[in-house]
Amino acid sequence: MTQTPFPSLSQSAGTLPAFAFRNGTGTRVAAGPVDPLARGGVDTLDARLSSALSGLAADGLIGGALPFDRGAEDCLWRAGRMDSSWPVAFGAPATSARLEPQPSAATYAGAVARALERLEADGRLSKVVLARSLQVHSATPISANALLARLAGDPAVMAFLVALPEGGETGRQLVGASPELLVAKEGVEVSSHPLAGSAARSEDPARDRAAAEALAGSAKDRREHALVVEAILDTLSPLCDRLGTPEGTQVTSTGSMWHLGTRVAGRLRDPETPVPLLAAALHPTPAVCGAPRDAAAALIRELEGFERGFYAGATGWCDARGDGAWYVSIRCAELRGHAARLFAGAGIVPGSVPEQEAAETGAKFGAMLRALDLPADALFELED
Ligand SMILES: C=C(O[C@@H]1C=C(C(=O)O)C=C[C@H]1O)C(=O)O
Repeated sequence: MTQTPFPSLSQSAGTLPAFAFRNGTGTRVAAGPVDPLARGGVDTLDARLSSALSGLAADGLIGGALPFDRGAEDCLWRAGRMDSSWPVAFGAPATSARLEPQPSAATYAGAVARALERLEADGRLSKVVLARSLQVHSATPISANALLARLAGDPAVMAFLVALPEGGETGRQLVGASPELLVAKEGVEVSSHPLAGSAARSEDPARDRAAAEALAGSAKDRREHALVVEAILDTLSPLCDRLGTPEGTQVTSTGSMWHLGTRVAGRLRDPETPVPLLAAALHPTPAVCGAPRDAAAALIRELEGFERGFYAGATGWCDARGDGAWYVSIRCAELRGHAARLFAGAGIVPGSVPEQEAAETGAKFGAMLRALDLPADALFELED
């Protein structure tokens, strides 16, 4: 197995931990002796995880990130102990930042139009998720701690940081605030909270409510959403003796977006299955890839024009019992010194409108831009 060097943690931005996660259930930060797991793709995850779990202390934790591409190497850390102190924000995470969309909204809309032609021509392909990125160049090094502290201000998200390999002098980190639970396990109980179908929120209460109502009534968004729920039920049902969607599909929100969401809950037949293996079985869902998976992934490679890396992968943790939670790595950025690369995607189904999908990706950058101390509409002004 090829081993890629991991960053030396003291070198990568001084005080940053190997991983940090905060959601409504608590804060989990890598502490004590921390070492990397051997890296590999999902097909070797079971073996690598078993050996790491066998030596894990009762209060230890395994945490990290799986990339979008199932065959690419993941980045997992084993921490001897878990800390629950969270960074306090001092000052702005970035200063005098310059934004550079890659690609522009217009080029992205062109790719969406091509995807729609393919969806029409190939009756087997029902959904593809296309993403774009936004480079942020800051005059000063971007403070991952300050960014993380701000992202955690939204109670609807799981704020995360994972130290990534190959960071060189400055280190490289995946930092974000995901609203989407891929899978959580506690003993025999398993749950997921897929999202798909989106609308930007508004500061004007009447417009905000109208956007939520339009989303709830949108047949296109409901179709797009149902594909994700079906894929999750199909993957989990052979592993469960009870599985359902007790509350049906609801409109849920973050500080900047409305989404359609469906909570999935079940009882595992084998409670010993460690949660990262459940995440690997589900990933990537049609929320970030499409349906069917392989055809959608091929179209993404053809039309998107950049490497997703750890964006649209999964990030989370697992304790010595194999319990934990993994989220879809969206609403995130890869940080490298003075630069942040933000990512945002949108699900394309027949009926999608290219310009509206481009605007949706713009809105999805909002939470990260605001946390970076940039106005959330900075991109819209640039692309108008
Ligand atoms: C792909 C992203 O988000 C996903 C796509 C959504 C959609 O197309 O409506 C909604 C939530 C996420 O599952 C992203 O934020 O980058």
